[in-house]
Amino acid sequence: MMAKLFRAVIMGPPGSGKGTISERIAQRFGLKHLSSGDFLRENIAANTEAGVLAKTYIERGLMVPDHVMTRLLLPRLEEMTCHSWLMDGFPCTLAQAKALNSTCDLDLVISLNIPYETLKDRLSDRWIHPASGRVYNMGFNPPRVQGRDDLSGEPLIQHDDDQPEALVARLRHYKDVAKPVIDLYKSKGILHMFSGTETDRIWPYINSLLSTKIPSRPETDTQHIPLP
Ligand SMILES: Nc1ncnc2c1ncn2[C@@H]1O[C@H](COP(=O)(O)OP(=O)(O)OP(=O)(O)O)[C@@H](O)[C@H]1O
Ligand SMILES: Nc1nc2c(ncn2[C@@H]2O[C@H](COP(=O)(O)OP(=O)(O)O)[C@@H](O)[C@H]2O)c(=O)[nH]1
Repeated sequence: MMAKLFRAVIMGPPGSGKGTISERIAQRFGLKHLSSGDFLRENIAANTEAGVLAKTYIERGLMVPDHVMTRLLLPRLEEMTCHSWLMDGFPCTLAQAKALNSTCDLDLVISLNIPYETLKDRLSDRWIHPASGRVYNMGFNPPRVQGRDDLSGEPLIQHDDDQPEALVARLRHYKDVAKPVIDLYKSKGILHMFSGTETDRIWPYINSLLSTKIPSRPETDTQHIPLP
């Protein structure tokens, strides 16, 4: 049992390894891995009012407006009064960060800084199981059966906006909206930036940092828990 609740955020451009590293953190330290993308997909699948609205943006490759994101996410975070968590994909704008700030005090923010060429290579090779959000890469973490999700056996897909033509615009957009968020967390003294081209090389540094802040737990307790 953790003595103190721990709240962290992981930021980084598309393909920087947020999902991959979040899973490792969840497994090692027992934080709940909360993902804005998973949460949106759940709402879309459940046909909630916000889910239907969010879908119209996601289908066009657009970000969901801040007020929709905050209305969806903040009440869920407020309910998690007795859980430590790691949030992946939110906040990604200054308005979202300010809204989150009014709900809870973050202990730590991880920001991943990965070169463009690496992002491009990873994303053009990213395969996703749409129903669960599970992510594969044919070189780095391939599925057991090619083209199939490990757990469900269902087909994997690729996103058009993971292809190099769309990536430049996505990365430019990320830089523009993330900069003030990063500056905010820097000014609060909770930002930790990690740079590199391989997740396996960055991971030991993140692991050491978190080990100084939260106790690790046996790996058998692995869990990926979507928001309730
Ligand atoms: N914090 C957010 N604010 C606005 N829209 C969001 C946010 N998080 C997710 N979305 C929307 O949901 C979609 C899916 O999000 P998700 O994080 O799964 O995938 P993604 O865009 O491929 O991100 P990444 O490539 O960084 O993993 C995004 O493309 C965006 O439209
Ligand atoms: N080759 C390679 N692929 C990686 C590495 N780390 C993550 N990936 C893959 O790169 C893609 C993007 O990672 P993901 O965790 O989805 O990043 P996110 O978009 O920031 O959440 C996925 O296909 C991962 O499996 C790495 O160190 N090397």
